[in-house]
Amino acid sequence: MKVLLVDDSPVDRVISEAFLLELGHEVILGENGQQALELYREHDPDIILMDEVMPVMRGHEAAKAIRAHEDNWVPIIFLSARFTAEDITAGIDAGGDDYLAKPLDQQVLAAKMKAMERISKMRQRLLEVSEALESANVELKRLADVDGLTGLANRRYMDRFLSHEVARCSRNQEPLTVIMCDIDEFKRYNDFYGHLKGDDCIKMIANTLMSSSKRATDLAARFGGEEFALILPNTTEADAIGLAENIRKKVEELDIMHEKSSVKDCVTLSMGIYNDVPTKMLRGEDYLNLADKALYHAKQTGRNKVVNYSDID
Ligand SMILES: Nc1nc2c(ncn2[C@@H]2O[C@H](COP(=O)(O)OP(=O)(O)OP(=O)(O)O)[C@@H](O)[C@H]2O)c(=O)[nH]1
Repeated sequence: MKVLLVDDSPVDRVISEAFLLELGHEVILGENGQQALELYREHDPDIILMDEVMPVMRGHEAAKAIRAHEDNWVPIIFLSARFTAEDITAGIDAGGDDYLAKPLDQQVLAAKMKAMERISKMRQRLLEVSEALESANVELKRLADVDGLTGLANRRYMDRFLSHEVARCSRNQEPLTVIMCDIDEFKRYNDFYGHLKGDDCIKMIANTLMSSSKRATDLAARFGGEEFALILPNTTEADAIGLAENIRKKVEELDIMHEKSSVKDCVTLSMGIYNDVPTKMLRGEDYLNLADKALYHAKQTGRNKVVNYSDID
């Protein structure tokens, strides 16, 4: 272990250092509490052996300062020629972990070092486990919001995002757009090419949606099955129509063969748009319903098209 040994007595320092070196430890030497603080920060030792009565700064004070400013726990053992029950209590209260009587007995020192090393290793293990748990929790939280097949936001996350954006755009009096998208005649695609090819197709469309909505504030989500939703805060109707039209073309250009489609010989997308500045009467659910109405209209009037709700007669 890397040991910080702090003692104002040169003789005691030499004796303790010799013992520690013989036990195979690396030793950093300090002469008072102030140096203990500086050397602790500089060398990050595994354990501190510190005399209590020292000039400049006493051992208890140094221990208190170390405990107050450092998150990282390191065992502190006080060295003292004479200690009472009160001394021990004060030392432990100051942040120390144990006492060793001076002159040091090498065998006792070796035993205490072993015990502290054991505790230190257990603590390290605990820290590693809690770090692993923390990152597993972050990953779980992320997975809870993501659709497994496409990597887009899932419905659960989208609902939360939408209600948050409705409130925000309402406060700022900004327009909010919802675009509902649905793959055309996808049942026929699945039936003809099989479910696995169907999944691949869904993934390709998802990638197109993700790469087309470029603003950091936009959200592309899998609404369910072969249906997707785009939530575009602070976006005008004209911009939303432009973006939807761009996505529709890009999907055509993917040129995913769909022999059974009545629309075209490749996979196509129908889209419905609803755009408005939210009011107290207009909730996230209303945006979804109205965009879905526009999507239904696109389906009814030939598919592979973008329909804006306000253009429906
Ligand atoms: N491969 C695959 N298929 C899915 C998934 N989710 C939904 N589907 C299929 O998508 C198809 C949707 O069919 P419909 O709702 O009838 O719509 P459609 O055939 O696309 O017809 P229109 O929407 O009217 O153009 C069904 O066959 C579902 O089984 C999925 O995760 N993977």
